[in-house]
Amino acid sequence: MAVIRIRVPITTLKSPIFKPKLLHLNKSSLKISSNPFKLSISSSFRPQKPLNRTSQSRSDDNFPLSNPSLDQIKPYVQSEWKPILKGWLCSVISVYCVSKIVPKVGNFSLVLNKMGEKGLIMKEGLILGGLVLVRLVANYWQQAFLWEAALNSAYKIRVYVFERVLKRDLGFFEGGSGVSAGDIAYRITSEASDVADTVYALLNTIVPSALQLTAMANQMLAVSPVLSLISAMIIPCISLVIVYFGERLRKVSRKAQYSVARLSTYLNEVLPSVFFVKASNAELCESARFKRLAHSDLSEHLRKKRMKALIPQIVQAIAVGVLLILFVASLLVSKGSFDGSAMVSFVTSLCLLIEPVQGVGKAYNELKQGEPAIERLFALTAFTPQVIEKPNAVDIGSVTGDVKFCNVSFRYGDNMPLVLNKLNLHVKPGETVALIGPSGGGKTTLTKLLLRLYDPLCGSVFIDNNDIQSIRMESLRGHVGLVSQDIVNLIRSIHGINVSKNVPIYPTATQTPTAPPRVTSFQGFISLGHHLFTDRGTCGQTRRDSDCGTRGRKRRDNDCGTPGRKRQVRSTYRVYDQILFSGTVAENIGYRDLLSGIHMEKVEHAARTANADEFIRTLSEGYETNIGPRGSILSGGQKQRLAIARAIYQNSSILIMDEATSALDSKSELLVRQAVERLMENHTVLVIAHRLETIQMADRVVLLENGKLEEVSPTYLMGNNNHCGSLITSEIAL
Ligand SMILES: Nc1ncnc2c1ncn2[C@@H]1O[C@H](COP(=O)(O)OP(=O)(O)OP(=O)(O)O)[C@@H](O)[C@H]1O
Repeated sequence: MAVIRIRVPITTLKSPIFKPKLLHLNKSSLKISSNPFKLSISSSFRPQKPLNRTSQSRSDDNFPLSNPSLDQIKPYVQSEWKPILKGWLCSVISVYCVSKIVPKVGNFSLVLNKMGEKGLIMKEGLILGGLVLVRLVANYWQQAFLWEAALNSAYKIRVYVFERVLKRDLGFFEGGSGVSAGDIAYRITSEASDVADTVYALLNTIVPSALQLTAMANQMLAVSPVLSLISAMIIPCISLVIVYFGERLRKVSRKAQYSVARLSTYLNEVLPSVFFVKASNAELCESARFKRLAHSDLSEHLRKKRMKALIPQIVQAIAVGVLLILFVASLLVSKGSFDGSAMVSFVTSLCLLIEPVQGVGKAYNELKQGEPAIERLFALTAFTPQVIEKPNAVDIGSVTGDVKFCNVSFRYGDNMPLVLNKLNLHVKPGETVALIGPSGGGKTTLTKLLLRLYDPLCGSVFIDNNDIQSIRMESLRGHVGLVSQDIVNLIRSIHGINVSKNVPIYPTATQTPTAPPRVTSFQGFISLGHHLFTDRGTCGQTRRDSDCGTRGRKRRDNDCGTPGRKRQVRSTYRVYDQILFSGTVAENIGYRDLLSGIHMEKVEHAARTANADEFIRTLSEGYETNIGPRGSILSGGQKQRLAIARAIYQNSSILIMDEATSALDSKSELLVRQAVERLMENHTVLVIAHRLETIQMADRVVLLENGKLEEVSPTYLMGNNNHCGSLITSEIAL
């Protein structure tokens, strides 16, 4: 059977600026693969008017008229038509002035010879001075407007790309794409700046350079080699100016670099935490924070570019001034024997001709540098989501916290082994269930399915008897709170690499041959290395029964219905290392309400309940203290209490806790333990447990191994010949 694969990038379709009216496929975009049974059509949606006949046929012949990179940025550049138009108008004025200045400068010496006609000299001098001034001002505004257009385009592209990146599935951030968080950050910061340079260079070349080049070509007919020596005399003067303004430019540039660094730091922080951002429905909020930083970067860069535009104008003004002085001086010295007119005309024309020629060369270089940046940036926005919200998905109001996993199977890729295999689990409202199992056993995966960060291969997850696939994602994640361990640990644990000094409870999971886990370091932070991840295709929607094995088989484990036992030991402590962001204490606790407005009373109440209020009040600015990247100014125990306060503030009916592995001193442990106990009250809790005390705290304990769940008893845990035995040993050893 013939396979027809139609791949349609939605980059431009989703553009915030243009809504496509017509979709175009042209012959060149239709590629027939060497496999006769596979027809692959890769097409770009064209957001603008359809091409006219001529350009379309040229494009069909692979005529390099349309550049795919430029097509992608075109809508954003076109949306800046106002500053572009203003910039080009200024360039017309500038070139008009220059075409008048050059002959006037040449003729001025003749006028000066008529010493008796002071009025004429004055008039010609004023006209010339006026033209020069208008030219300088027009030139400055031309560049300022064009930079404004270029930087605004880059800003819009950045915001669009970032919003699209936040919408990508979790799998993309977990190494499935081969794109690390650092790479994403670099593309959105540095490479978007390259795009701005490219846009500016092109805008500045299309009209201004072309106009000036044409005008100056006419003025260069009379060239005198002798006068070249005189032009060399202005170099020291210009050098002094360049040194002075260069220093100022350096300061402005440094500020601009800092703003890029801030942006990059933010991205490096938020992208690895996207698990938590998604779980907290915080995409909009993060988008707003990003916009603020990106806008500050826009302002700093605009200042820098304006300064860069100003320097050449001042240099030119000095050059003209020095030449005039030289001209007058040589006239006085030679008493009329020197042809000053030729000198001035030559140098002026030369200076003004060099400029556009340089511009064309620079524009070409910028374009060549910018093309890969544009491609890489927009590559981030082209994807087909695997986890799709149904159009008829509903919001659920309050929930009791009844959670069921029914016959759930899951694997990360088509060629990968099942992580969960026909798994059943019923957590009753208010119950605490501890999940234990070997590293890589699938505990974290189970919680990802509950948050719908992935869809199961088959089977279903229910909350209060509602299939979570029929619930709007924002509503679902509003009811499921995540108290996760630190993201660096989380990423490592996903790959079965234990980083903790005290929790080698289970042997590291045997790695699958198709997915060799690897952790690489890139520019100072941990990212996932090349992790072979194959697309699950339509698995989330069209379930493959063959993968689910014996569908009618008797259910194991709890059969989605085993009643929970009464709560056990409460007098134990847990440690939870948390994901915190740069920002104030209040912003971190009220994270879920950052956009709609934080309720300070609720924040303080949550902090008091989590035993955090006391230490917060000792901070320099109390709840308004900035806690630094990842809460760097706080101790481990303070971070944990802050994160527990955040979970209390969120007040979700269902809590997922991923126990962290760091140890605390006994006083901190006591405070954290109390906070966790309060947090667990009246919540359905699914806790990924690494320690015996956590297990003792739970109503029930389930062992997840080889994709299967099995309920275990404390007696089983105390046994010597199983994994849990090593847990006890490990705890006692501590
Ligand atoms: N994004 C991913 N892509 C591919 N494989 C993955 C991904 N995330 C996890 N895995 C694999 O799935 C399996 C289960 O991982 P999971 O993180 O759920 O285990 P875990 O029980 O939580 O481990 P730990 O106790 O170490 O945190 C592991 O073999 C892991 O390598």
